[in-house]
Amino acid sequence: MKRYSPMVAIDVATKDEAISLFDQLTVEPRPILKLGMELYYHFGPEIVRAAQQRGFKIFLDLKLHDIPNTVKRAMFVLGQLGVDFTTIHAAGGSEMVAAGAAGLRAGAAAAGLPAPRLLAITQLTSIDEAALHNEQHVDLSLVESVQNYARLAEGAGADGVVCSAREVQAIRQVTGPDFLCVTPGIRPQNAAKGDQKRVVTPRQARQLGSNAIVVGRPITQSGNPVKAYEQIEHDFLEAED
Ligand SMILES: O=c1ccn([C@@H]2O[C@H](COP(=O)(O)O)[C@@H](O)[C@H]2O)c(=O)[nH]1
Repeated sequence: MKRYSPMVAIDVATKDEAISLFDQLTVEPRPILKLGMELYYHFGPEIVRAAQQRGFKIFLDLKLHDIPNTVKRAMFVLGQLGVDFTTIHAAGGSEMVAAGAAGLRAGAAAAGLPAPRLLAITQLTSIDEAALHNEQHVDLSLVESVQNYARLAEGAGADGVVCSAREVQAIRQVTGPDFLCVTPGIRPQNAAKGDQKRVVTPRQARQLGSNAIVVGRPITQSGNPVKAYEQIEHDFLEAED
């Protein structure tokens, strides 16, 4: 099974903070850097290039969710950035995910680049059963809802999903062997959960079969981001069970 280096979510407000983290995280194996809405809305492709120039693979996590035509056109633009992963909301429906996948691949082809992997958000890891039932009024259990979105996403041409590691085994029952499960909601033992609800440790994520973990605050807000990253990387990729 394909397993990637941890993906570090660089959720910071300023370019200086971002560049400082990029420069600190030039370790081996290299993390994949996850750049999200906060940095991209401020700095656009410039911040992507700054990370790429330092040799990082990029997960551009913008979670597109709109009508199919709008998503297709936006994904065409993202496909030209040379990023390695990007995201779309499965809740937008199969037609939207298929349009996004087509736009992304066409954009990459137009730029002569390999197509980024398209990951569909299932249920955000900040959602628990209570929110699913009481706010979204979904009658399925959380794991059934995630399975449903994974099936939809694969059928519409996504390369994988974003989910909690708690749902990976259920997703594997309904998707093909190469379908990726990328899992945020990662917290080392005793770390603060913050707004995350469906959390696991890096070691549990490996045991549950995640292809990649996404970790933000436990690394970026630690006193020593490199040490925090290396411990998490060891626990996810190397530690004995
Ligand atoms: O369901 C989801 C989808 C995306 N995320 C993103 O992952 C990181 C997690 O950061 P932490 O600081 O480790 O909580 C963040 O950028 C989210 O936007 C997610 O958490 N859950």
